[in-house]
Amino acid sequence: MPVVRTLTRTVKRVLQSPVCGCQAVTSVRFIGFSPRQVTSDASFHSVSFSEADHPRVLITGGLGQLGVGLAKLLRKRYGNNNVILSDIRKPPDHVFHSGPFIYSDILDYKNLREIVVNNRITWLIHYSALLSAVGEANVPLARAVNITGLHNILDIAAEHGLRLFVPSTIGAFGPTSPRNPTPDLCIQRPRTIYGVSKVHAELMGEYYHYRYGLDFRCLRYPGIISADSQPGGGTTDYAVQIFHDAIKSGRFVCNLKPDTRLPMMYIDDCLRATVEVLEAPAESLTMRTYNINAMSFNPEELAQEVRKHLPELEVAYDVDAVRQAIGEYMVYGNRYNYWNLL
Ligand SMILES: NC(=O)C1=CN([C@@H]2O[C@H](COP(=O)(O)OP(=O)(O)OC[C@H]3O[C@@H](n4cnc5c(N)ncnc54)[C@H](O)[C@@H]3O)[C@@H](O)[C@H]2O)C=CC1
Ligand SMILES: CC(=O)[C@H](N)C(=O)O
Repeated sequence: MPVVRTLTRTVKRVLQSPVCGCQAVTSVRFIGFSPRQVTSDASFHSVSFSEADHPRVLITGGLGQLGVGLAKLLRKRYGNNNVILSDIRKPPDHVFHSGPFIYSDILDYKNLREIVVNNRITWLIHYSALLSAVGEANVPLARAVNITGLHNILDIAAEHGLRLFVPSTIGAFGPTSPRNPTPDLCIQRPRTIYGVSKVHAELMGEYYHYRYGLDFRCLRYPGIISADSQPGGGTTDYAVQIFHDAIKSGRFVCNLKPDTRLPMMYIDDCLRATVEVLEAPAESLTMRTYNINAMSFNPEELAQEVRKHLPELEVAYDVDAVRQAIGEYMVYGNRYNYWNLL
């Protein structure tokens, strides 16, 4: 199934969402989705689960940008009570009332084990992390959450025979990684604690797979664009913030240079890819970690696209040196041996 690739379509999809609330900009009937493009609500190919054989899913770090959307999608497929969101933060009302939520700190091994045992968890989706910019601002905490926390997750998953999904990132590449295209298997020498911790996760997951038979699955996500959930402190956050600022104030200050081209993906496509990889038969996986890709653009191009809908948008640049340095290497090229969804 195709991923919605173009910047134009992504901008329309974000601006159409109730949260961005820019309904007047483009009427739905002019969007022109092809029938092959599906939203996260659609029921796509692959396995269908009966009441008896559905997975019991736990999502860690579920209150971030991606977890709530993934829970919604999985609950439609496996039933509301079979998908438990967890985090260390207090959930907003609409999340708390939409399905099971539980407190879980991934640094607390015994608490994690209790949750997995008491809830008969079979699939674990590990979203807790400190992202690239906040990770660089607090390296000890990023090391604890992204590395020590991951060790807890791996041990619990191996001990209880869970299927484990851990996302990696374009931040797992570095200055010596080949570009255009960047293969799934290549040199990875990132220079951020976030990138290093994600390479560590990829390698540890693969090691546990071969050593203990752990069903470890991983996709390297690009920067994710969403309308109704806020990003948690990454380098690609600007591509979400621009929509909110454009609508609220008509003015956006970008913390990356106008020509910083980064790989991005619309959230529905990311979540669909995640479910497809989660549900894929084990024998169809030839590797444990795959790149996924949709489109690449820079701040200037995104601003131009948003201006087609909100012509008054003013964009200024106040470059953040740390984010800019991180962004320089979050790059991979198009269409090369990544998870075959397109
Ligand atoms: N959003 C994106 O653009 C991308 C995300 N990813 C990965 O996807 C996953 C989810 O990303 P987002 O939802 O954007 O992250 P986020 O930063 O929005 O959310 C992370 C969540 O982890 C939680 N957390 C922090 N410390 C914790 C602890 N000790 N125990 C339990 N939870 C804890 C936070 O409270 C937060 O809700 C992350 O692993 C991230 O690295 C990868 C590439 C791109
Ligand atoms: C691409 C990512 O992993 C994340 N959005 C970040 O910018 O840190």
